[in-house]
Amino acid sequence: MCLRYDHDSTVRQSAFDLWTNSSGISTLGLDGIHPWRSVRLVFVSDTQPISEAGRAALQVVLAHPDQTMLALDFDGTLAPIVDDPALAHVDPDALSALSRLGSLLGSIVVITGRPVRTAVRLGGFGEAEGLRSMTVLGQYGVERWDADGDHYDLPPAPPGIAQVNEELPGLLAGLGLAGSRIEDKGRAVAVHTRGLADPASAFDRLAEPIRELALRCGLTVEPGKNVWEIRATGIDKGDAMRAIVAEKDAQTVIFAGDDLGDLPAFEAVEQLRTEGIRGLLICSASHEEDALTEHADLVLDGPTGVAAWLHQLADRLTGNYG
Ligand SMILES: O=P(O)(O)OC[C@H]1O[C@H](O[C@H]2O[C@H](CO)[C@@H](O)[C@H](O)[C@H]2O)[C@H](O)[C@@H](O)[C@@H]1O
Repeated sequence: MCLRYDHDSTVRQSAFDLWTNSSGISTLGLDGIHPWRSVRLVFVSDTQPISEAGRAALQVVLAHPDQTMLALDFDGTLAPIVDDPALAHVDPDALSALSRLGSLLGSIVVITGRPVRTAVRLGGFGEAEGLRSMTVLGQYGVERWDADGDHYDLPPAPPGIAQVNEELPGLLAGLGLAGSRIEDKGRAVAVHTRGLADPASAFDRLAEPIRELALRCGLTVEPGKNVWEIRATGIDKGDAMRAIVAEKDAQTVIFAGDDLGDLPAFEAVEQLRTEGIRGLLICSASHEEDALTEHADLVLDGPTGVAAWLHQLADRLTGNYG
């Protein structure tokens, strides 16, 4: 097995020994560093689910792909994380895998915090082969695009967003954080600290002022990787997941995500499992966020690992898996 870890802000990679007791509790030792101080551990499993529920779901996917919904987050899962959100793009290998899977699975859905138009454009989903029945749910499920008919559903922005846009530059300047990147998402506003000299401390310093501004404007906050987003209350990726699984009448769902905003979708799939729907939960791992790993049936090495796994799934469904 392979381990990636962040030690003193340097990502390193080592082989390691792992012992798992009969309760499934794992212990590991690393030579040369103290493992529990300023070290973030990222376990990357191989391509087989580590849980019984995940393995069972994969078997059903392989037996009944037409009843399977593949749902994916965008940034950090399909698209590698980059400094400027406007320059993000889907990993070409992931897009080619989705093109192969489009005709093999019941449905393919992207569930993202991005505005839906942005996700469709950055993803190249409109032009990609094999994705004529794809759906993209943007802004945590409020916005929607269906490839079939190239149809967009874009509800109006909530009241309060205009005030946020007006006050935000002054708030950031007052904190000495005018260099933060403001992303206008139409019905939401994101403040990015990636690219600042100390993104983590800027993120922490922004927590309270951003919360206070959101509250005053009748909105809520959504934290992410070096980003605070101010958006409307009332819908999250869990709600979006439940609705789309019901609409597509999916009997099995695969969901891959990487960040805090994906947790409600993970919880929705866990809930759906208790209702008889099979679920396979995939974490696209990074050294920046590990909230999903403990819930995941499969932990893959970021967007590159996700793309490779999607190709492997297509290989297995077409009988090309060695
Ligand atoms: O639900 P997602 O598809 O994961 O979108 C969540 C947020 O992702 C974007 O920000 C993240 O990706 C950026 C580009 O790689 C990166 O610079 C940033 O640090 C990440 O937090 C996006 O810009 C946000 O609007 C999304 O809400």
